[in-house]
Amino acid sequence: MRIVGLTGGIASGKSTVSNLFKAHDFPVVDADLVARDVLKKGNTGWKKVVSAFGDDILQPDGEVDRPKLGQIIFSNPEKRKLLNRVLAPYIWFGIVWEVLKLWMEGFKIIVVDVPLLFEAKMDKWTKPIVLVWVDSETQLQRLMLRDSTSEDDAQNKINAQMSLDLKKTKADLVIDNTGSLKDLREQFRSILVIVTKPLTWTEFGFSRRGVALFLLSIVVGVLMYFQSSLYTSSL
Ligand SMILES: CC(C)(COP(=O)(O)OP(=O)(O)OC[C@H]1O[C@@H](n2cnc3c(N)ncnc32)[C@H](O)[C@@H]1O)[C@@H](O)C(=O)NCCC(=O)NCCS
Ligand SMILES: Nc1ncnc2c1ncn2[C@@H]1O[C@H](COP(=O)(O)OP(=O)(O)OP(=O)(O)O)[C@@H](O)[C@H]1O
Repeated sequence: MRIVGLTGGIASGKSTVSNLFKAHDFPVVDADLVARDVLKKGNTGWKKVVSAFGDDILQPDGEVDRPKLGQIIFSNPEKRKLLNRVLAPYIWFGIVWEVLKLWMEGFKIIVVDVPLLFEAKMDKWTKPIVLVWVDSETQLQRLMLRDSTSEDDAQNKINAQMSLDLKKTKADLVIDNTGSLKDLREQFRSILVIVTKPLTWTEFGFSRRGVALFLLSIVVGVLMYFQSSLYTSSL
């Protein structure tokens, strides 16, 4: 099995690239969706966050007021670390669970879209790592436009993440999304060629078929062993 890591910075274009993967029938695990689920009213992540941040972060219906929690964590590094510490194990487990389900369905190539792939040290589980890079001015403008936020709020969110230039040095493949969507689609085509290369032996070994073959060969080996010992004892 090949787990392709898709990462980038806030509003760098990960969802846009993830939609291109989906359009080519790749299964995509979206860490933001997993994190949303973890934070739903009544779930363990929700309980932990409420006990760490208090009832003030809740809406009248009991759900987390996401923009309010966002305001708190993006302007205060200590609170952000606290939220990350509280939620990280549940998000990690949620991603692994989603990958496992897709593995059981027999998918050989799975894309995981994780904005904080490097920050959360999940990069060691994915290969290759595709980074959606964008220059800082374009990133700021796109974030302000998409979320209708002030420059200060947008910059706080950008500053809360590892810089895209540093991420660039750690990634295997880089998509420069500073240009048009047409440019992006062209780069995506070259990425697709690399991502869909035949599986290495190790990747095959971890695929559902690889594991099934391994188990089958053990069963056959054991049967042959017993058959040959029965044969020699009957002589
Ligand atoms: C703070 C929350 C409630 C704000 O919710 P909101 O709906 O406004 O934003 P959304 O979830 O769509 O996130 C948008 C983007 O913010 C960035 N982001 C989210 N959390 C963090 C964080 N802890 N540190 C840095 N950047 C973050 C990511 O790039 C993400 O794609 C939410 O982002 C959250 O629960 N964050 C903690 C969980 C987390 O770490 N998520 C990232 C998954 S790896
Ligand atoms: N090449 C492009 N040209 C113009 N606009 C773009 C381009 N790529 C993405 N966008 C726009 O920029 C915004 C951010 O893109 P997108 O939502 O894909 O980023 P993201 O990395 O998934 O963000 P987040 O981290 O918040 O989930 C969106 O409004 C999207 O439509």
